[in-house]
Amino acid sequence: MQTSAQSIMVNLEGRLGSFMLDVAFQAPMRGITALFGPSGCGKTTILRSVAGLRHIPGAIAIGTDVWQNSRSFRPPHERPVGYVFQEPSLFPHLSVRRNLVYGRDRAAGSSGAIRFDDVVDLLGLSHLVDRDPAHLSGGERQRVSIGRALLSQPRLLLMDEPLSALDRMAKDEILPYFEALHANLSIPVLLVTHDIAEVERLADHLVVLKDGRVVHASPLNEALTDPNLPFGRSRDFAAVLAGTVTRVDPDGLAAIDVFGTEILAIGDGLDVNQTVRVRIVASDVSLARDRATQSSILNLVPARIVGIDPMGAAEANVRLSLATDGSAHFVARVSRRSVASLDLRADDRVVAQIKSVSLAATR
Ligand SMILES: Nc1ncnc2c1ncn2[C@@H]1O[C@H](COP(=O)(O)OP(=O)(O)OP(=O)(O)O)[C@@H](O)[C@H]1O
Repeated sequence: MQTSAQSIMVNLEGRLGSFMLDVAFQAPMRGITALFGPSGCGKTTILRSVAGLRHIPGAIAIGTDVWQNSRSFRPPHERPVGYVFQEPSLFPHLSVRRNLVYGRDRAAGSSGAIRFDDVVDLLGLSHLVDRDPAHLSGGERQRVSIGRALLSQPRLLLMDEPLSALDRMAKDEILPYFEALHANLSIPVLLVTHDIAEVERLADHLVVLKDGRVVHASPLNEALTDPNLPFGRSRDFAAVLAGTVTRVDPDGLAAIDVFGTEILAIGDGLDVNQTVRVRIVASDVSLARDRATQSSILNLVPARIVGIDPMGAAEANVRLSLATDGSAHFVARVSRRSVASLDLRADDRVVAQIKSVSLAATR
């Protein structure tokens, strides 16, 4: 696997006790790449190897910067990574401010492109800086850990299930901060998770792992709608597409450009030109041969059938593409009887009637 200025390259093959890790993937130098898979598939081992905390034979490069290959191995302290663990690890005897600054001091001599005030602002920490970590909620502690990792001026942020120790409410509270980081910082992130909701909300790129191997690696939309992966089989399966707000109308609806198609959604709090994630639940999409002239459904979208996958005896996933180049996939979950009665086939042009869309995340 070649190194490239535009990607993070990981190519590892080795044993850890009885566990065999054999992975090769590239991740973009921007945005969040989720390492996704069941417990024990090797996600943490990959993250620790990237940080240099484990030495599995193989190669790791961040852009053209080689951190490890068959001839060299950079020790952990020479790898500029910020590491955020499942459980926030703050110094209990230091205030939040000093915990944050600890990261900055360790990065002394670096260019300091990530500023203290910006991190405090982005993570909503200004009212907490003089507190002791003992007087923070779990979500607040995790925000401070992220701030400290960022102020160490990393080239890469490694996050190992940073939300898994939080309850649902704390997760919901912290997710917007992740989204703000995503929008405002250009540091690439490798995020370990086994929560598909986190993947939908945060990831740009997905590396799916199983038993120490890479099963799939691609941009998020492609991975979620790949019929060879299990995502599409879940009852509440949703595709996620990136879009840009083009208009917010006085009646509260926003127009979103998704690969050249206009999708309307509730526009609360949206601004023109903002990038959004449009989440389309498969069971909210029905199909018609022609555009209905009278319908309460706002999004009647021309699409092309890419493939039809039976889902049990009664249903099918009809994979659809919005874009003329065949990309931008989403799925309609319909009955097999409807597939037969409309005589739906791959390559057919149809009208997708999208009953509702939600904006999974804004950035
Ligand atoms: N030091 C070690 N010695 C031997 N085996 C190990 C060691 N560390 C991890 N393993 C094994 O390697 C495999 C992968 O572990 P890893 O922690 O990378 O999985 P994971 O996908 O991150 O799992 P989880 O989601 O539960 O954290 C597991 O079978 C684990 O038991």
